[in-house]
Amino acid sequence: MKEIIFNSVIPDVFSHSNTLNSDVWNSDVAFNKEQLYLIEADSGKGKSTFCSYILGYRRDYSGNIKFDNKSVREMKISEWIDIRKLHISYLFQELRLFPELTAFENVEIKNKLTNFKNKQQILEWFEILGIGDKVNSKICHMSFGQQQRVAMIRALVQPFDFILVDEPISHLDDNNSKIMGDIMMTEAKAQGAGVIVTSIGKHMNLNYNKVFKL
Ligand SMILES: Nc1ncnc2c1ncn2[C@@H]1O[C@H](COP(=O)(O)OP(=O)(O)OP(=O)(O)O)[C@@H](O)[C@H]1O
Repeated sequence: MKEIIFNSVIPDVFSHSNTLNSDVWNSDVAFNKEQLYLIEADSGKGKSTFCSYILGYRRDYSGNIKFDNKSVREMKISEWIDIRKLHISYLFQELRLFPELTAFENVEIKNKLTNFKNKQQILEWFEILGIGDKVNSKICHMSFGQQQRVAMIRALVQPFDFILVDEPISHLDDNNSKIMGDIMMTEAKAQGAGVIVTSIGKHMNLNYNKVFKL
């Protein structure tokens, strides 16, 4: 997949809004591989909604979303499985980690789908992100900022053409935000992938190709 295209997409929840003043909603926008995008918006403007549409979790919108030339509305469940496993990685704002599994198990369960990374690489990321001592801790015993770092590692253990990260550093200090951004960009570059970061204000300090206001 080379391109994600939004054509005149309007979430149903905003369909009666007279104040929709957005670079994305009701516009024609293309996201390309190897490019880095920031989507900025105030709370409730639809950052998570935007991600849910791309991942196929929701389709309560008018307009069209296409992956290259294919409309996502035509896609079958088996195609969505492939998209999520091999083409688009996603870091959920609310993380959606398994609380009763350890940090490492949460990553491993994803990695086992494609065996994309080896254990050494995964453990190295835990160390670099300053949570090397938490590898065998249950997620429910970790702080939210520590969990965000686990969720980023989990998002990186799969092949992808695009990675979407929904407010990934909301609970991180500047140093850990930078480390997380570096790891993500190194992996995205290695895969030739496009990166879409959403932000409510505090955002990863990266060299964005394009900034959209939602
Ligand atoms: N599953 C859903 N179905 C229909 N509407 C939804 C759904 N989830 C959220 N909405 C609505 O869509 C709008 C945007 O919500 P969304 O969660 O995408 O915002 P957000 O920009 O991510 O906000 P925040 O930064 O506060 O998390 C809100 O008006 C919300 O009520």
